[in-house]
Amino acid sequence: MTRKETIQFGAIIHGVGGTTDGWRHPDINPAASTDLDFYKTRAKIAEQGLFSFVFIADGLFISEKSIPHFLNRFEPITILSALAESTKNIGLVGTFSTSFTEPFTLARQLSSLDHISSGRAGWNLVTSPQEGAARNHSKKNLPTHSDRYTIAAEHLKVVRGLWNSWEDDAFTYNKATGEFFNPEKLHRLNHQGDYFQVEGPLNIGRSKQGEPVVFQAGASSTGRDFAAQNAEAIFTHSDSLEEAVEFYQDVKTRAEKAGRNAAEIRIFPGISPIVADTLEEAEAKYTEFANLIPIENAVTYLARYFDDYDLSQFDLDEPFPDLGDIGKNAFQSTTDRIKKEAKERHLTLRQVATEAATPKTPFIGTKEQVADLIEVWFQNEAADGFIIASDIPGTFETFVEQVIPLLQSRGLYRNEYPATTLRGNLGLTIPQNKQAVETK
Ligand SMILES: Cc1cc2nc3c(=O)[nH]c(=O)nc-3n(C[C@H](O)[C@H](O)[C@H](O)COP(=O)(O)O)c2cc1C
Repeated sequence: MTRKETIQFGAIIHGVGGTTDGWRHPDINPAASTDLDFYKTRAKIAEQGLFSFVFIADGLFISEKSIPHFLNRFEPITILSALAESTKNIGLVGTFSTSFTEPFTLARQLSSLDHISSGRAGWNLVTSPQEGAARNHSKKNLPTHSDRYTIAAEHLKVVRGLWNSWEDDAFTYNKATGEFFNPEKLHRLNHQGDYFQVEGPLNIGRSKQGEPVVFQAGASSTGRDFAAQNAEAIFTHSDSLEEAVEFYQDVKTRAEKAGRNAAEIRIFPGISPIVADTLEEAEAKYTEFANLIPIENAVTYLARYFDDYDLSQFDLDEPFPDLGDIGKNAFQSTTDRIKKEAKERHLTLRQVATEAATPKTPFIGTKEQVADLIEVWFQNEAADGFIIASDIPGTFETFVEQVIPLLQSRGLYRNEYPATTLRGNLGLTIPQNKQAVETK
C-alpha cells in the first residue's frame, strides 16, 4: 500500500528531557528547561526540517520526586509566544488542562497566540492526571477519570463556541461612518452547562486558520472516544507496530461511528530516534545514556504513574508486584499498559522500572534503518506522523540532517512548507464558524 499524503513531524521540546538523570550527561545544559535559547534553537532546527509543529508538554503539580524538567520549566503559552517571534512557519502546540482552566481565559490565550503567530497555534487538550494538581487550584480532589472527560467535553464546547464569537468580516473599521464592527456578525455564546456558565462573546476574533488546532493525549477507552469525537490530532504512545496499528484503527473507527470523517484526524505516536553511522554506535549512545540512571531513580520515575506509590518496598528482582487499582484515577491508560506488559512478559520490578525510565526505542540504527521503520509504520497506517522527542544530545540534529533528506528522496516527505498556518501544514480544513451558521 502506498499512501498519497506525506509524513508529518512534530518536535517535543523538553528542556533537560524526560528522564530522571539525563541532565547529568556532559553535553546537556542542566538549566535547559528555562533557557529560552535552547527552545529557540530546537524550534529553528525543527523548522529547517520542515516539521509541522513544536510541542510543549506540561503538568500542574510537582514534588521532590518529580523529574528535573518538571521542577523548573516554562509555562506553555509564554514560551510559545516567544517562539512565535523567532520562527515563521512551524506550528506552536501547547498543553493545557480542561480540569484547571477557565474556558474563557484559555480561549483568549490560545486565540491571541494564534493571531501573534499568524495562524500557527495548537492546543494539546489534557484532563490532568495528578491528584496534587487539585491542591494547587483551590480544589480538594481531582475529579474522577470519567468526570474529567465529561468536564473536558463541555470545556472544549465552550472554548470552540467562544472562538466563533465574531464572524470573519465582523470588524468593518469604517472610519467614515464610525462603525467599528457589524453587530449582526457578533455572537454571544450564553452557555449554561453542568460545569461552566459562560456568556461571551470573546474579546478577540478568529485567526488566519479560523481557530487553533485541537490535539489530545489520553488513550483509555474513554480517552479514545473523546479523541475520536473531538480531536483533530492525537499524541499517543505505542511500543510496537502492532499496538500502534490497533490504536490508529480503533480511534479512526470510533471517529467514523461518531459521524466524523476519520481522514481528518492526524495520529502522532511519540518516538525518540537514535541515528548513528552503525547500529552498534547507536546502541552505544543509548547505553551510555541509560547508564546515567540509577535503578532507585528509575523506580521513583515509575512510581509517578502510580500516584507516587512507594515501590521501593518491593524486591527489585521479584515479579512486578500486584498494584491493584493504584493509579487508576491518574494515568489510567499508562498504568494499564505497564501492568499488562509486566504480566505478559513476566517482568521484574527492575525490568519494568528500567523500561519506563529509559524506554529503548525500536527507531535505532543507521539513517536507512530508522527511515525504513518510519516508512513501515506510516505505510501500515500505524501513524500519520511522529512527535520526535530527543533527550540524547545530538540525536535531534542528526535526525533532521540525515533522516529527513532520505525520506524526501523517497517521496515520503515534503520539500517545502505547503502553507503558512498549522492547519494548512497538517492538511486540515478551516472549520466553519458554527455560531454564524446556526444564526443564519
Ligand atoms: C502520549 C501522552 C502524552 C501526555 N501528555 C500529557 C501532558 O503533557 N500533560 C498532562 O497533564 N497530561 C498528559 N497526558 C495525560 C493525559 O492527558 C491523561 O490525563 C492521562 O493519560 C489519563 O487519561 P487516559 O487514561 O485516557 O490516558 C498524556 C498522555 C499520553 C498518553
